[in-house]
Amino acid sequence: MTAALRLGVNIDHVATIRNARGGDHPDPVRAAEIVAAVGGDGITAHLREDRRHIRDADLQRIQQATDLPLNLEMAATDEMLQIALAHAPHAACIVPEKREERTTEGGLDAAGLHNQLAPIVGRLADAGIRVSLFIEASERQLEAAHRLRAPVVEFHTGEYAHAGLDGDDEREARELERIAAMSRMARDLGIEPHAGHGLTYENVKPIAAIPELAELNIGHYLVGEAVFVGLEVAVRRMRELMDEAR
Ligand SMILES: CC(=O)[C@@H](O)[C@H](O)COP(=O)(O)O
Ligand SMILES: NCC(=O)COP(=O)(O)O
Repeated sequence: MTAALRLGVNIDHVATIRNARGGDHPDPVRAAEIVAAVGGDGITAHLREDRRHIRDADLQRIQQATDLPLNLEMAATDEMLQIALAHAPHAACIVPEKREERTTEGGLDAAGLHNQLAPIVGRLADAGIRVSLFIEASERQLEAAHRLRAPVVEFHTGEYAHAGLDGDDEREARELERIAAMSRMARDLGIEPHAGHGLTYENVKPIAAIPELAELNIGHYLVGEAVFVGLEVAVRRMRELMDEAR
């Protein structure tokens, strides 16, 4: 089975640059509009508890500015649950969050946190929000996502990306196989698999070639490339590479 592969563009780091000077520029809403204009399939935004990039007010502005589905990345806290319920994004992706981390370092421990996650997943689902769990590609975590009745999982591709940056071909191949195997297992369980984190022009194709994957979420690299070539060109190039891999 080869599912169509959507590209969700994470615009967090447009807000990181904006926040560096405390003003309004560059506006992540303008980035969302450009993504919509060049045929991106969705917008991803991670409202961190410390609001280091995306802020509460950005969410409504993004939703008003484009018709693209918004995938809100959020920690499993009551504060974030209330925000998600108030904004009713298309999807909510529950991610692990550590205040001091530079970025999301690993997957959500869906297995260990079952009791904390179950009511949050239930409330989001009852509100018609598509729940996704940002997990490591492991059987244990996937089974836990299934028990939680999550319709979607997003596999954290950070280890795969790091292995490539380290030039460790064996580890990279192992990571890729793990993501491919868990994507097959997700489909068998009736869960839609997505993937993201640390994806670049260099490493996206083998991931995009996994036929079961339905969506990739890519942010930091695209915003970095946009500095040189513009966001429009960067998104189009990523889309081309993904299409070539299918
Ligand atoms: C959950 C994830 O992998 C990304 O959305 C990432 O969290 C972007 O935000 P940071 O770069 O602040 O981690
Ligand atoms: N969930 C992953 C994501 O949205 C983007 O991650 P990155 O490309 O910014 O590393």
